[in-house]
Amino acid sequence: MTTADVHRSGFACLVGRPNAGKSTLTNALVGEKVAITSGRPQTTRHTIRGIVNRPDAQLVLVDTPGLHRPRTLLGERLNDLVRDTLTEVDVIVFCVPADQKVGPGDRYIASQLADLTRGRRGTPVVVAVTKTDTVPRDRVAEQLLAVSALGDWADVVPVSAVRGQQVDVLTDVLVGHLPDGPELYPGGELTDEPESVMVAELVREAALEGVRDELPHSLAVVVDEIVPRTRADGSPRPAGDELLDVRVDVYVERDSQKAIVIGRGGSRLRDVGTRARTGIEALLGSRVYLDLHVKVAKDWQRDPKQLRRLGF
Ligand SMILES: Nc1nc2c(ncn2[C@@H]2O[C@H](COP(=O)(O)OP(=O)(O)OP(=O)(O)O)[C@@H](O)[C@H]2O)c(=O)[nH]1
Repeated sequence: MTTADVHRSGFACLVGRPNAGKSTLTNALVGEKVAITSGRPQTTRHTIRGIVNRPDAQLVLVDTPGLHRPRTLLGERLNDLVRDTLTEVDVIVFCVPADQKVGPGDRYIASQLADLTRGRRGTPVVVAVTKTDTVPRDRVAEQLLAVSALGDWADVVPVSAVRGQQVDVLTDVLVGHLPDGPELYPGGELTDEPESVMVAELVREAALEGVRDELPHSLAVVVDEIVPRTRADGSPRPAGDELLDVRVDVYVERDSQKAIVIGRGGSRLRDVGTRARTGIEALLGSRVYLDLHVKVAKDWQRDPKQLRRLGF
């Protein structure tokens, strides 16, 4: 990795009405398909859509559950969702397409953002005028004026995600709003790994923390299941109160290693669970009940049958 004098890091979320170009812009900012492997997530409730890695900055793009979904966008929950988002991200990107007149949907979101940022230390809102390749330049200019009149924005940036025009400028502007800080996701790798693999990796990382020397390669993690918790009668829990049951088996080779992982009176395992859960909640975008079981599979590293069972 290249070193830079100052390193910044933080979170951004993209908002805007349906079809505004949020997903396409997310992909253009990140530059490839998204998902994380592991790391030390610093946020809860938000699913990570992508990570922009530069020598001088790491920008984590998060999703607010519901906010990107057309059906709930104008719903009652918007206020709460936006409020939560504002308290947890460093910068908000409000996407307004260049090829459609500013409409009631945009005005509604603008007023919500204004209400919620007013009088606070103020999460900055950057407006991205999207899809600039679809209209003539004078139309872009008009749209820039129209959106500027909608609110008190930190910046307004025209961008074409499809052509890759101005994407770097937007990245620079967003990075400019991040606080100084180290990489939130060390390595910042992106992968298409299924969620269960990433959950296993988060548990493995947490379980190894501080005891790597004692348990270097003797630890395997298998996700048994990830299921939504239901009410006693089997019906889904109410919106906003969802909970995922995540059951995970941690395999070690010897009883002595099991004792290390569990710790005195189970204290260490509780810490491992707490640490891993924070990351899993960020990854899955939901509250999680994490059920960890430590099991001994003798000499699993040397036994092909065991290895297969453990997913190697
Ligand atoms: N020409 C052009 N089309 C774009 C651009 N960005 C997005 N689009 C198109 O606009 C449409 C909507 O883009 P999305 O990125 O799915 O929009 P979204 O805001 O994520 O949509 P929702 O998921 O419905 O909220 C798609 O057909 C995209 O291909 C752009 O920069 N130029």
